[in-house]
Amino acid sequence: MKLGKLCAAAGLACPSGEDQAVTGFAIDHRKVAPGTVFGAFQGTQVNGEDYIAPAIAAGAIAVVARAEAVVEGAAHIAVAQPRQTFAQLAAGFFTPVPEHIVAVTGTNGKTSTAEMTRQIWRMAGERAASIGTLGVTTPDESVSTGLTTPDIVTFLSNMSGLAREGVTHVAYEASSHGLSQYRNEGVPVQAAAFTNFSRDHLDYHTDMEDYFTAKMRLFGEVVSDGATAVVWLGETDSDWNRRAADHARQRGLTLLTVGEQGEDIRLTSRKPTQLGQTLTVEHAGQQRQITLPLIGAYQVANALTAAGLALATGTDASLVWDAVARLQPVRGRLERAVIAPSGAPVYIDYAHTPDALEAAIAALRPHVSGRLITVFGAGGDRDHGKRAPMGAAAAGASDLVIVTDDNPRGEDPEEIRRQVLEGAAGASEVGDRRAAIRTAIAEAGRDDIVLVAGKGHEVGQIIGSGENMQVLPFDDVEVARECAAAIARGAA
Ligand SMILES: CC(=O)N[C@H]1[C@@H](OP(=O)(O)OP(=O)(O)OC[C@H]2O[C@@H](n3ccc(=O)[nH]c3=O)[C@H](O)[C@@H]2O)O[C@H](CO)[C@@H](O)[C@@H]1O[C@H](C)C(=O)N[C@@H](C)C(=O)N[C@H](CCC(=O)O)C(=O)O
Ligand SMILES: Nc1ncnc2c1ncn2[C@@H]1O[C@H](COP(=O)(O)OP(=O)(O)OP(=O)(O)O)[C@@H](O)[C@H]1O
Ligand SMILES: N[C@H](CCC[C@H](N)C(=O)O)C(=O)O
Ligand SMILES: [Mg+2]
Repeated sequence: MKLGKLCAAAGLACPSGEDQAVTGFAIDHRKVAPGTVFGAFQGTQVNGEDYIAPAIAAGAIAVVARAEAVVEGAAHIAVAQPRQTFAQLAAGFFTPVPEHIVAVTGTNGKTSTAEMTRQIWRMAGERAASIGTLGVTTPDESVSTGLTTPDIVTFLSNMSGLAREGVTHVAYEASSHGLSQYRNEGVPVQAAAFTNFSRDHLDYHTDMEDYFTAKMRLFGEVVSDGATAVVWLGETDSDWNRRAADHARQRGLTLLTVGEQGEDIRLTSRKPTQLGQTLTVEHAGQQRQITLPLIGAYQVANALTAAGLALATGTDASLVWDAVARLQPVRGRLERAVIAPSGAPVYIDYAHTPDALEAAIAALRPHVSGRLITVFGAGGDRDHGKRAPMGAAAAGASDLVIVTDDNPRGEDPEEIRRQVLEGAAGASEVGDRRAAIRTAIAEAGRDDIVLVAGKGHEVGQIIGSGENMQVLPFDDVEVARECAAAIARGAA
C-alpha cells in the first residue's frame, strides 16, 4: 500500500514519499524493517523521538512525530497528537477488521464483561473473539499479549488477523492507560460499555477526574457516530455512572442502561441459590426469569452488561437470554480452586482495588456460615494510595485477613505490606504468598471460606524491575490445590 493513499485515507497531507510502499508500522525502533512507518512517542520512561534516527537507518520511510522532532531522510508527518494520528494511519493498513466490534471500560469488570460478551455471541452461533487481560481469545485458542490493552500495532494487527480467520464479532477491553495512549482505536466500534468507576491507577492519572476523563474518551471519541453506549446503573447510585450516561447522550449515542436502575435491561430481583442466582429481568416489555450459573452480584452486573452489548450488535434477544443462563465462569474471577480437607472451599479472585475486594467478599458472604478468611496483597510500582483502602475493605468485611505479597516488582515487599496493613486493623502478615495461602487453608474450618485475591488468572509473581525483573511461576489455583493436598497428607 502506498504512503500517499494511507495519508489520504486518514485525512492527512503527505509531506513527501507519496509513492513509497508501506510494509508495516512500528512504535519501537527495534521493530522497524524497510518500508515501515515509525511512530515516535514521548513515553513515561523514554522519549521515542530519540530513536527516530536509528528507525530511519533501519528503513523507516515515514515518521509520525511532533513538529519539534527532528526527522531527516524520511517523510515527517508532523502532528500535535502523534499517537492518535499514528493509530488513524495504521488503521488504513490493517484491514479488513471484524464487522461487529464492541469495547468495555470501567475500573473493574472489563475482562469479565468482554469475555461474557464473547461467550454470548459464540452460543448464539457467531464466530467471536475477545481481546483483554486474558489475551486474545478466539474460537480456537487463547494467546496472552502481556497487557490488558496491547500496543496499537499489536491491537490493529490482531483485529485484521481475526477478520482473516473469519471472526465477525470482537469485544475488547479498553483500559484507561490504553485510552489515554490511543492504544485501542482506529476501528469502527459499534457499541461500548461502562461498568463502574472507583479508585485505581492514581500513580498514572493525576486524580479521579483525570482518570475519568481518560475513560470517557471511549464514548467521546473512540466509538463510531451513532454507536450504542451500554451503561450499568446499579442499586446504589453512582454519580460516575450517571455522568458516563450524560457523556453518551451529549455525543448523541444510543443509550442502553442496565441494572436495578436501568431503563432498557432492568434487574428487578436477584436471589442467590447454592450454585448461582435467580434473576428477574425486564427487557423490551417482557419479564424473564434467568438462572445465572455464577455467584456474586458483581457477575450479574457484568453478565447483564454483556447482554446489552450483544443486543446492541443485533444478536437476537432470545438467543442472548438463553446464553446468559449458560455462561461459564471467567478464569480467576471467583474461581473455586479446591475444597480444603476441612471442607472449606477456597476461591481465587482478581480483586486488586478496594471496590473489587468489597465486591468479591460480598459475593462470597451469603455462602459462609462460619468465617470468611481473606488472603491478599497489593502490587508494587502501582498506585500506593489504594493500599490502605484495600486493607480497610478486606478487614472491614472479612473475619480474618492475611496480608501477603502480590507482584512487588521494583519495591520493597515489606514496605508494600506495611502500607496495606495501615488500613487493615487486626490483620496478620505472611509475606511469602504460598505460606500465606497454606496458613489460611490450614486455619479454615468446615464452615469457613477462603478467598485468595489479587492474582486471579496470573501465573507469575513479578519480583524486581527493569533488567532485574524476574517472573517466578506462581498460580494461586495450583498453589491452593498443592497446599490443600499437603495439609491432607499431614505435611508441614
Ligand atoms: C505506563 C504505561 O502504560 N506504559 C506503556 C506505554 O509505554 P510508554 O509510551 O510510556 O513507553 P516508553 O517505554 O516510555 O517509550 C516511549 C516510546 O519509545 C519507544 N522506544 C523505547 C525504547 C527503545 O529502545 N526504542 C523505542 O522505540 C517505545 O516503543 C515507546 O513508543 O506503552 C508501551 C507500548 O504500548 C507499553 O508497553 C507500556 O506498558 C508498560 C510496560 C506497563 O506496565 N503498562 C501497564 C501500567 C498498563 O498499561 N496497564 C494497563 C491497565 C491495567 C488494567 O487493566 O487495569 C493495560 O492496558 O495493560
Ligand atoms: N462489576 C463489578 N463491580 C465490582 N467489582 C467487580 C466487578 N466485576 C469484577 N469485579 C472485581 O474486579 C476483579 C477484576 O475483574 P475483571 O478482571 O473483570 O476486571 P478488569 O476491569 O478487567 O480489571 P483490570 O483493570 O485489571 O483489567 C474481579 O475479580 C472482582 O473482584
Ligand atoms: N492490570 C492491573 C493488574 C493488577 C494485578 C495485581 N496482581 C498487581 O500486580 O497489582 C494493573 O496492572 O494494575
Ligand atoms: Mg482486565
